[in-house]
Amino acid sequence: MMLPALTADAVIFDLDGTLVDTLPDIVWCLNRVLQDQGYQPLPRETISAYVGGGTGAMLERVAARLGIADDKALHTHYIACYQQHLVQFSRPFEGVLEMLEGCRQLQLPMAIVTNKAHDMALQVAGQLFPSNTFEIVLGQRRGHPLKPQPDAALEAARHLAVEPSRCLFVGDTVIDLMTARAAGMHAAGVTWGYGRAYALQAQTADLYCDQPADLLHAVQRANPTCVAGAIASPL
Ligand SMILES: O=C(O)COP(=O)(O)O
Repeated sequence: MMLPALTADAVIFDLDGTLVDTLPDIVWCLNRVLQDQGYQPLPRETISAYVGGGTGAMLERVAARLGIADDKALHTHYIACYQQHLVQFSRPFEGVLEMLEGCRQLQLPMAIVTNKAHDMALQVAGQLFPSNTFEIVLGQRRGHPLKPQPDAALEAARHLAVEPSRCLFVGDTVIDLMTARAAGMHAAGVTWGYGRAYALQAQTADLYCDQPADLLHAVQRANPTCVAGAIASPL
């Protein structure tokens, strides 16, 4: 299938489920803490559906599911564990590093906007991607609204000095597509992450990608004169 060309002067990526498969570390820590507190571990698929709205939202849903009335201890112990195991198993999804390198060769400035805690997002990105890949990484910060509010996406666009309407926002969940729309940006939904494809498709996106190369080909086609020799030619 020929994907549409996407004219974008900058690309803003979600982190968990889009660039990095963080689920193995999230599942490992959450289930370890649950078991320490006397609860049954949760299946990976259940936890996967809780990622994307930030750690607080995930733990609220876990507590509701397991009937934990006071989730303070769960929160404290989970954060303590996850801080120590941020990139124990987490790795970029297959093809992501090549896609980022392709975008870099197209001279597209890139940013990350995630609902992960800001310091954790910086650490994950810093450890898994070459330095200077992203102009800015914005995670959850006190006093700043989370996605799907557009504030962080708009802040990233300002930092990149690109009009929101010329930015492409790429994410794996409905929250990301709603963020793109609220920020007035192009939206690309990726189906290799934690969002359900049918839910993504119920949202308005300019593009749906089944693999990172799809995204690169779409932006390459919109910038044909910039395509460097090292990048695979578009489909
Ligand atoms: O929910 C999280 O912790 C992270 O979410 P995001 O990287 O998909 O925004």
